[in-house]
Amino acid sequence: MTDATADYAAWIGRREITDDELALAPALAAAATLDDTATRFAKGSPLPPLWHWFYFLPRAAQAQLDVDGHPQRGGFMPPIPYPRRMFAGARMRFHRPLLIGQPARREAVIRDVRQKSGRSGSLAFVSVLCRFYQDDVLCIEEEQDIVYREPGAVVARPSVIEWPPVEHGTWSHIVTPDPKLLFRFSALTFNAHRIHYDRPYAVDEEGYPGLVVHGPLTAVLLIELLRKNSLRPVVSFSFRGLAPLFDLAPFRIVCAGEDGQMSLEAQAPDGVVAMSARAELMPL
Ligand SMILES: C/C(=C\C(=O)SCCNC(=O)CCNC(=O)[C@H](O)C(C)(C)COP(=O)(O)OP(=O)(O)OC[C@H]1O[C@@H](n2cnc3c(N)ncnc32)[C@H](O)[C@@H]1OP(=O)(O)O)C(=O)O
Repeated sequence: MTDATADYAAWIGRREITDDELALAPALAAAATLDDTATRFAKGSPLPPLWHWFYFLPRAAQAQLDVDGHPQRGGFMPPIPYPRRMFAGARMRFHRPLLIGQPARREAVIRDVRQKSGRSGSLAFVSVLCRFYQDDVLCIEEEQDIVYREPGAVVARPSVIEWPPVEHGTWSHIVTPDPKLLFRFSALTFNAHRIHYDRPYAVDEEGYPGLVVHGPLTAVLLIELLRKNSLRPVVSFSFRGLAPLFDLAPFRIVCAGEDGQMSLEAQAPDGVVAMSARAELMPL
């Protein structure tokens, strides 16, 4: 296995600062996309957890986009040669909610670039630490894992099973990841990655059986399930994408736990756990 990360030590510590005004419009668009018709968002309202992903959007010019739709590597992200980019997971702590209608800052730094060998082939993980500030106060700390993969085997279309009934006390919801939802999420996050909206590209170039559900969308849906069922603020949240989800069939999200320690999952149509997550709620 050649080490695709060997030459990227110089990228570790590379920083990117993005300022944003946290306008009301993206929060209203996110609420519409997530079918939240109950919350009345206004200037000064706290942003729900993970909704900071709808701000601080990428600003690469069109001419700087690569064939996959992401900004060309070699700027902030290292020029890893593996072509298949995926969002692998993240860990975060929420110290204080960001408020709509007020300026805020995102400071991102490349923490690590690491080569691994997985069942799917060679993998290069880039971890990016993001800190979010408002009024110079640290509000959110987040570490994201972005993975780059070699071209591998074509991914088979998942079979569809009947999920077992959820246990008493478990919150659950069936999600239909149709192209309308995927398109709106790509638009909310200004993410031009073609695997999420360009079916011929996703299938013929990247070997997926359909459009790929954004990892951040699945994570947002998981934490929204929690927000709809509990008034307790989330203190920390972590998730790992274990298998891709596609727009080919509904998937199920579930959340259960006690004493404020919650376990969450996205279950693929074939029953495989596609995303596993944990959340810690503020003590009562
Ligand atoms: C936005 C956006 C892009 C997207 O949203 S893409 C769609 C969302 N993401 C996914 O669907 C990813 C789903 N996960 C996978 O497909 C596989 O887990 C993955 C990442 C291809 C790895 O599978 P493998 O079977 O090849 O890996 P192994 O299980 O054998 O593990 C090998 C080592 O890698 C570590 N590892 C595996 N998965 C993760 C993960 N999610 N996060 C962090 N680390 C991971 C694993 O621990 C092994 O490490 P060792 O140290 O034990 O060797 C956009 O582009 O912006």
